[in-house]
Amino acid sequence: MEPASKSKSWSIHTRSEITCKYEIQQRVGSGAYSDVYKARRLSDNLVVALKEVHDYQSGLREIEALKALQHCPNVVVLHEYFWSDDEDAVLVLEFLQTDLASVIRSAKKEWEDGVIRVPEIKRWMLQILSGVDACHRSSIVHRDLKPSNLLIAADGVLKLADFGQARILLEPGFVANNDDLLSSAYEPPVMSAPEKGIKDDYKSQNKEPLTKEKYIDQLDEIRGQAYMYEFDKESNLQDGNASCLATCTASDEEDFAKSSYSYQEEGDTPLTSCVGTRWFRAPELLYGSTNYGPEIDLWSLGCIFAELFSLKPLFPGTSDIDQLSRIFSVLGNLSEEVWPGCVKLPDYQTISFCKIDNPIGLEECLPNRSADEILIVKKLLSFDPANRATAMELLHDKYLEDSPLPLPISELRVPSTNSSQDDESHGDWFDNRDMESDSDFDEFGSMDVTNTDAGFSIKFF
Ligand SMILES: Nc1ncnc2c1ncn2[C@@H]1O[C@H](COP(=O)(O)OP(=O)(O)OP(=O)(O)O)[C@@H](O)[C@H]1O
Repeated sequence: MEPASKSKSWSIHTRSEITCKYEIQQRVGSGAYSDVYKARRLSDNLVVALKEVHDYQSGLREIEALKALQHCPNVVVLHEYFWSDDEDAVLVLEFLQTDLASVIRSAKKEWEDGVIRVPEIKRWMLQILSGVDACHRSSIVHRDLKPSNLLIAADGVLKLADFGQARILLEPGFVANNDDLLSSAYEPPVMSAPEKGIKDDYKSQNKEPLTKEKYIDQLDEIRGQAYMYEFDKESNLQDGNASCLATCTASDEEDFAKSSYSYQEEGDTPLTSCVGTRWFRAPELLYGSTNYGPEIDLWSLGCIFAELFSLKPLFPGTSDIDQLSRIFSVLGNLSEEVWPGCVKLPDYQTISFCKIDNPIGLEECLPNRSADEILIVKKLLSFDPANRATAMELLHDKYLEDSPLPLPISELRVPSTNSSQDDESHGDWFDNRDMESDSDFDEFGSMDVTNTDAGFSIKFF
């Protein structure tokens, strides 16, 4: 926990341990907890991003999660970090010029064809799935997946970023001690992840057409990496440290993301339901669950994939209640029929919604998309978290094996700016950043409040 009495320097510019190694250039972004600067490493002119994290827990989580994930080519590279008890954490990250939100925006507003083509969508999906699979196999739940947190390098390699809300799940009985968390010396990755993780025949120089055989080989390689991660997993957990107070019972290593989790609320860092940006937040979180697992990331993926298909956010809720209403109007009501046990969600009895007799359906929200495309979104947007497809299951999905094949990374269209530099999209994402408001009651229609044995019940019309 952050000692309240500790003083902090007012700016990264006054930190001599940083300025003696990096020339800090302009600020390129800021989030709920951070400011991000472009900088040049003086020793070799490498361009990097310096992320100054103003929140102690968030800095701790991000460093721990990134340290555990440096083997994955689809996770942002952490070159080094500066950490002390009385200063903000500063992470030295590879610099990534754009993000998936900008790809969506460019497709909508700038590209002549006005779409992200299917082979492009498939390549973005493969990269996202590979990153999410690595997280889940390393026992890490990202908890804030959204297009603007999927950063993209100039060469088209997509990287999961912003692990400030991530949790590392611990094995049962392991109790994390915050003092140990950052004690071990950090060995930065030897080479940058794109070179390490992507086979030569897959890289930009190669202009040979991608044959089905070659592509299936690549796919097998991505799937195979997941099994390699298993070797790292044990050390991650032990090293593991981790700020997480969750326990995980993995009954089946092969199906890690479907294992059952139980989260303990211990000390002063309980799990919170207020994670993730609202539009991508899973229903169990919106209903106040504090006992959730990696499946919350899979819901977010469903929303992201739907947005790749339609170029529009699927559930752009203006409040948490509105968020649930939108989900129900498309998928139908949440009931024991679709998720046995849902009545036990903390806020289930408190909030009730009108019965939706004819839900709109995903088909209507994703017009002109193929049955396989709609199915892939459906597999993720299951109310029952146990029924959501895992990242690894989707890497085996027929959709990714069928023609048209994914575009080679080098042929992806990559915008030159990111969503936070773009004024128009900034508005959308800005509305999304109020992490404090977990149960806002504004901006929705009429309601009826009745007293019940448990307190009160609110019905929305
Ligand atoms: N490695 C990077 N390279 C280039 N720009 C980056 C990098 N990391 C972050 N940024 C920029 O800084 C912005 C804020 O970073 P980030 O999302 O990690 O911070 P945050 O405080 O955790 O944000 P949020 O409020 O979305 O949770 C990003 O939207 C992006 O524009």
